[in-house]
Amino acid sequence: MRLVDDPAANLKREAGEQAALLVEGGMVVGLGTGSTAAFVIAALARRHQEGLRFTAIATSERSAKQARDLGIELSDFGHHDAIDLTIDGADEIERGSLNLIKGLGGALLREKIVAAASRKLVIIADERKMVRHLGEHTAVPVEVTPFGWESTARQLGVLGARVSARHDRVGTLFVTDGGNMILDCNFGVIDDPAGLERRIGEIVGVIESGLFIQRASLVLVAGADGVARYERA
Ligand SMILES: O=C[C@H](O)[C@H](O)[C@H](O)COP(=O)(O)O
Repeated sequence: MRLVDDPAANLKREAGEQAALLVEGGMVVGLGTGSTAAFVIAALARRHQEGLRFTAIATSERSAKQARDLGIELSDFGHHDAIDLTIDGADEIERGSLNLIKGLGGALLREKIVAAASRKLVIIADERKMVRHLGEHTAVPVEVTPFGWESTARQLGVLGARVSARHDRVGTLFVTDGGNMILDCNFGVIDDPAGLERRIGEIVGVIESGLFIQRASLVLVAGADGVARYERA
């Protein structure tokens, strides 16, 4: 997305730049995906140019390319057991619990693998992403294997979702970095996100859902009055 098209770009930049200050020399850093995470990568590249040395693991080919082009050294799980700090965006953040919906950019599987391996997950967003209950505005993206996806979609429907297969801009089925598909599952307001994550995960053909339950350690939300911090108890 071009910056001029994004009315929240300045807020995203502010949150991203604050989060980038949390990175310390020698850390293994998880790089998120999306328009907000892109500001973190840009800010980290500037810190790298100023002499900060760290290693990064990216959550998508897109973020890996941005980081590589800006001179950030990339690594992988073959070389590191754990990640010290991951900074990523989100599509919805539930007030209080800090549970998340992620994956509108299609990177949810790698993002969840990286989040699960991270000692600390910092989520950055503009204030429009904060909701009282997950599902208020956003469908839950679910990554599924292409084989038999119609059957997997029907099972997701049985859980109560209106399911639509994601397409890209030219109208062909969206393909993730892992070669899978995304089914966007609209459940409306979600009363029990942890239970729903579990039930979705039990369906054969599902690889991962974009529900991130009890994973965020810290959320930085940029609004008109500055950047607010929310820490998970
Ligand atoms: O798959 C994409 C990711 O989960 C993004 O972090 C999420 O969609 C937020 O993206 P953006 O910062 O562009 O709103």
